[in-house]
Amino acid sequence: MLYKFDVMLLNVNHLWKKYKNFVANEDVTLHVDEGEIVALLGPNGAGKTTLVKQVYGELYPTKGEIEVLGGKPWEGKIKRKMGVIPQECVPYGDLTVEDNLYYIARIKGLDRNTAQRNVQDIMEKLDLSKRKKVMTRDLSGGLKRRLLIGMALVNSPSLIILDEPTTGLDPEARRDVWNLLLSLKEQGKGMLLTTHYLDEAERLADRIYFLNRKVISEGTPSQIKEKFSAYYEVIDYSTGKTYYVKEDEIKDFVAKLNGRFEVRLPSLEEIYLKVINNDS
Ligand SMILES: Nc1ncnc2c1ncn2[C@@H]1O[C@H](COP(=O)(O)OP(=O)(O)OP(=O)(O)O)[C@@H](O)[C@H]1O
Repeated sequence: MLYKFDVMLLNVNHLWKKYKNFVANEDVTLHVDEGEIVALLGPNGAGKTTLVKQVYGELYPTKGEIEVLGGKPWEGKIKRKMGVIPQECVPYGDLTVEDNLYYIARIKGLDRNTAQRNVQDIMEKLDLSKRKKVMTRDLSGGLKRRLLIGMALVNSPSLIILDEPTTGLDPEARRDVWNLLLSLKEQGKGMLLTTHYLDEAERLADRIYFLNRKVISEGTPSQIKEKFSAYYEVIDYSTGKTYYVKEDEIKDFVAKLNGRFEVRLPSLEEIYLKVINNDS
């Protein structure tokens, strides 16, 4: 990994979050290092947003520990060091691009000069300078997301948390956001992002945590692929059922089937759905 400096930015240890009696996060342990993109991958309702909200201090854990940038997420000085893009967040439409960035910089506690300097710098880096006087409501969806990323970056955070950064974007805008996040990683930023897109996790993440209330599996995209490639998909045409069978059990398994069947290696997506469904 090119820019991995082995500095731990985030450490989540045996975290539990309950909403009354409902367990949304069960004993979750994970970490994010400097220069690393970590994806929390899971279906709707898996507890991804709940988890990241605790990481950026919007929710308190029921049990367990979170250490972020050397402190606790709810401390003001720590919050100011993080960059956060919450789910479904949009920039303020009645302000220009530049003003959105400036006001958020001031809210994050930057003095006037530093705020102005950072805003110019971010607009330059994110290729927003030529649109700085454009009213935000007139931007395309992709550019609004780009601006949101800028707003999360304006305080020069070392850890960025993105809750579903590309949901609702068209393929081109999605690719733009991916490239932007990869360039931030090259600058040494650490990122924790949630997604239910497998291709997004595969494309961006150094490590993936499959989450469905608890962590089901963790590893680099290739480790996860390797781990699951031991399974074959067996489609029994006489019953219409699909089975996932380990490589060394295939021979015995198909010997018991009557009639037509097909054996093939499933895609990562199929494996993912299988693992998620088995767990729930
Ligand atoms: N404030 C709340 N009170 C009670 N239950 C909640 C609350 N917030 C979330 N939940 C429940 O906790 C579970 C996890 O929700 P969460 O939003 O964290 O999942 P998610 O993985 O982010 O889902 P999505 O991909 O749809 O955003 C869901 O079943 C949700 O209904």
